Amino acid sequence: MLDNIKHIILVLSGKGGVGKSTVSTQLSLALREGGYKVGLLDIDLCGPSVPYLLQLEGKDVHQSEAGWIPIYLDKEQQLAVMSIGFLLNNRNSSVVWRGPKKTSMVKQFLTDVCWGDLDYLIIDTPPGTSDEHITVMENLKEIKCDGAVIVTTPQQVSIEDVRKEITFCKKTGIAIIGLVENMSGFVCPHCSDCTNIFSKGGGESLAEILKIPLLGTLPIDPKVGQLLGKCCTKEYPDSPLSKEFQSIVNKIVEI
Ligand SMILES: Nc1ncnc2c1ncn2[C@@H]1O[C@H](COP(=O)(O)OP(=O)(O)OP(=O)(O)O)[C@@H](O)[C@H]1O
Repeated sequence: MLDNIKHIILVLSGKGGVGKSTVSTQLSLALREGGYKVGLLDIDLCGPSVPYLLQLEGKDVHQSEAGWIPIYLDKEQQLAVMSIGFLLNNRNSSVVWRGPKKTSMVKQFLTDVCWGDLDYLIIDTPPGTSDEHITVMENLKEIKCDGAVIVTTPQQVSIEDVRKEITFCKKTGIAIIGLVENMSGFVCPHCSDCTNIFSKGGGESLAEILKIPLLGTLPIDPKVGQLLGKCCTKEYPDSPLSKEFQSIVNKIVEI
């Protein structure tokens, strides 16, 4: 039930732990702050962290005759969330969802959720490009998808990692919206100065080499781990992270 969704955006990464779910949730929250009606679909089978990041752990997903009813973050129902984590928690076992069962579950997530009218659906995907993920992503090309945002970090700003993602997108017919380099410097909690702990400019040169847009570079900010359901651009509008994040959101909205 993706018929009444204006824009569908995938969030991808070559590896886990680079901030893909953080970018997915913050993008969803920032779009909601911008007045859009948003859905966030978490199909990260390896570690669905969206329920935790939005403080929705333990919520029960209900099934109606029309399909699954997403969990709403707010009473205005501006942000709808569906995560494989809701089901894994309910069943208290990830083992039953291995292999083909997981794949068919993801297929159902793509077709059987009652999203209603949405301006944006953000899909937080599993990290990497393993066979299972390719199967999952191939199903996505059937839907009208705007493209993928690829999240990376300076440590792994290795051309090969992101190149694999790009090849993967091309293979599955998914356009690339651009690259987000996350954790690309440290913002001091006391003076808000940003120190480049790792190499600087990696994301920029990578985007140039691979001929994809660089959407922005997000610094490490200790406040990120405490956001849990709160939107960084609303909570800390003046922080370097929020300013950069807002600029990324603006670029995504413009496409
Ligand atoms: N810019 C940032 N500054 C500080 N901490 C961050 C930043 N981005 C992400 N983190 C933290 O890094 C950790 C990993 O982030 P996240 O869960 O979003 O990564 P992921 O790529 O989705 O990982 P996985 O694929 O394993 O779920 C989290 O604890 C998150 O709070």
